[in-house]
Amino acid sequence: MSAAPTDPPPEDLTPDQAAAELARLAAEIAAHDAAYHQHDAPTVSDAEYDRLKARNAALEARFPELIRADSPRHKVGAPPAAGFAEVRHRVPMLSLDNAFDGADVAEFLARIRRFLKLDPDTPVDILAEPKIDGLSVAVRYERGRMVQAATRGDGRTGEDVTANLATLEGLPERLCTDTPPEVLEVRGEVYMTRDAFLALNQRQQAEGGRSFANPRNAAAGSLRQKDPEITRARPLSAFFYAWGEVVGLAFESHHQYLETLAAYGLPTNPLARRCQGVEALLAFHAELADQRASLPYDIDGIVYKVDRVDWQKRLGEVSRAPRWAIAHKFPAEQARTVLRDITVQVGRTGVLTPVAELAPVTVGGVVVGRATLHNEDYIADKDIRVGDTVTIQRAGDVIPQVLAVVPEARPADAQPFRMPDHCPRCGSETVRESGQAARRCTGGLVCPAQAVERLKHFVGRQAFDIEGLGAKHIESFWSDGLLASPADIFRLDADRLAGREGWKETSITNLLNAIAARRTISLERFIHALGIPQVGRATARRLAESYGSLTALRAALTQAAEPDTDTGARTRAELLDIEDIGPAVADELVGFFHEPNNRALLDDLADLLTIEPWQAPEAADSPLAGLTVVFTGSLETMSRDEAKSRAEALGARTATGISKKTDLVVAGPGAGSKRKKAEDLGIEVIDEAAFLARLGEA
Ligand SMILES: NC(=O)c1ccc[n+]([C@@H]2O[C@H](COP(=O)([O-])OP(=O)(O)OC[C@H]3O[C@@H](n4cnc5c(N)ncnc54)[C@H](O)[C@@H]3O)[C@@H](O)[C@H]2O)c1
Ligand SMILES: [Zn+2]
Repeated sequence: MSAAPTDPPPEDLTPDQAAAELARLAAEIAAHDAAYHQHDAPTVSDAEYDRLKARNAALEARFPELIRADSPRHKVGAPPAAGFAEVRHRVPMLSLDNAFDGADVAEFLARIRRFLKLDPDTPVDILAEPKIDGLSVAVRYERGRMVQAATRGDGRTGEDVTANLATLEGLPERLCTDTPPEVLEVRGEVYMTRDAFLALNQRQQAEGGRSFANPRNAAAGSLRQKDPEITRARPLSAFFYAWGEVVGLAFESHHQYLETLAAYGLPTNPLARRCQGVEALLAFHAELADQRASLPYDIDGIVYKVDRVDWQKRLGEVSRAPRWAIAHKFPAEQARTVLRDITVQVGRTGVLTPVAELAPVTVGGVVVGRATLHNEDYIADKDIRVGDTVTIQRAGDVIPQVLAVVPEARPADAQPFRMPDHCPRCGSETVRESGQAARRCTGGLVCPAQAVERLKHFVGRQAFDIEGLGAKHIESFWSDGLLASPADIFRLDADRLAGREGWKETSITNLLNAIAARRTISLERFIHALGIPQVGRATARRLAESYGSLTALRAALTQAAEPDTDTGARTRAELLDIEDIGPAVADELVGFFHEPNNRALLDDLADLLTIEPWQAPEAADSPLAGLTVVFTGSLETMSRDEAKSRAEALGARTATGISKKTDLVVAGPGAGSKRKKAEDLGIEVIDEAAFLARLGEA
């Protein structure tokens, strides 16, 4: 694996620099592991992830004394996610070392011969199997009956997915044999075929659900469901190729084991082949690389395994991978084509992503017409221009990306690309915060790309808190044109809602009443409801407290938009004086209130609503004034949000964690470690009834 062009060679680093980079890599790789293995939602491509791992390995090779206890080299996967019962693997489930070229494969074979001290005439059978891009599972059969299934987890402890896997088609509940072994834990890979993946994504999109980046994530996300019924509805498949605990079954070679599994009725991969010598392995690798695009499922390489089981045992394992096997990955597939245009997509959070519109080209058997360009810095760094001939890469699974420009092929009139300063979806201004690569549309509340997310936030519990207007209703109202902006919520009437599926007269009346009840709203909630990035409940409260009314807030932020004037500079300084408001938050606020689309909406809302000016809590004579209060455990008579806001209304501050600054803890049933910590620190702990009594005193 090549290092990124910007990585200095390890030899050039001082030990301090190397230690700092190793620490950063450990944290970054652990975060990617969690995203990938626990949440089935990677945030970087596998190629990028592999590059980080390779960089880590290169640094560790140069500075072995700096290898960290939490080094990624020791780790397999990620621990089980919350919500699953845990299964302890009696035989650990390992990962595999990687080979990237013929030299790596030759070295793998040579190492085996050296380790086993084989003389040159002794043949070494290697079983080569496609490396299925899915997730590993262990399925335990006792006396021929399936009793348990688990994911790999961190290799020692996995997640119990017995009920989920029981629904997998083609997985026998009983092994097809009259003489089943006492215990047989078969291991293999659960995957989703490409067709099933495409169909699932289409269905998910139609239903407004989450779509998956690739079949691997779809398989993992589908298997690791808390509700087995959901798994049942997802078409999963499996191939088995390994074993864990085995009692009462003997086999001498890997291929013999696979034959036994097939005879038992377990799915095994028909493409596995026994080979000898590096040439045969590389030929098989090349053959499958050609077939790869036409296989019904994704593979990301070939796994080579020593066939003889006694040799496997002698070879054993090193930290996280066996010595007797290696994964020979396929290179990412690349092609050249012409960049016809750069379009800009707006995501649900308002982030603008430039997209390369390409002259369609086949990459590894798949026609690619678009590729991501990530963000404007990426385009500028590589100086990518419309009309250029570019190299693109498809790493099997992720969205193709533009890697580089072919400079000799640039047309004379090619112009550098500029990100639009207005949103292509709604025309609002776009801004880029200092220190961030992403540019965002500031028209949050009026931008169709963001509308649904923002509307959901707007009616949410911490904002307008409109009961009966849930996420599903928002989506369906929005797609039917009933709601385009938050102001439309207050224009809904019985006529427009009548006749909608699932809406009886009473539910319409209830919804309209709930909306009417919110026509008067506190300034603090109103600001929070606007969903301005980085402006949460606490910041909204501080703004309300500092400016008092919406009119005053708008006036200040309009002035702060002109920092070159005296008044502008002063108002900006005042804004920055408010606790928790730094330059980035100030930019967000100014950008939001500056955007004409947002201003029109605010005018609209001000007409429809009564926005109550800030009322200072009558702090002095309240028993909670000035105290920092933490709620823990469950409350019976009110929600935690309500308890917090009532405490705050009486001049208290609320916090989530216990510290020396905490004055009072309200603990309900189920309060665990926080209660203990509070008691240890000698902080007053009261129950809900006592809390209510204090509210009553106010
Ligand atoms: N994009 C990300 O953020 C991210 C994060 C973590 C991991 N990853 C990717 O996941 C992989 C690393 O994870 P890993 O530890 O599972 O290693 P791995 O996928 O490289 O190899 C080990 C796994 O291969 C699987 N496998 C498939 N077919 C097999 C066969 N025939 N025989 C044996 N094993 C077979 C098994 O599940 C085994 O656990 C890399 O490809 C990495 O790029 C990506
Ligand atoms: Zn927009």
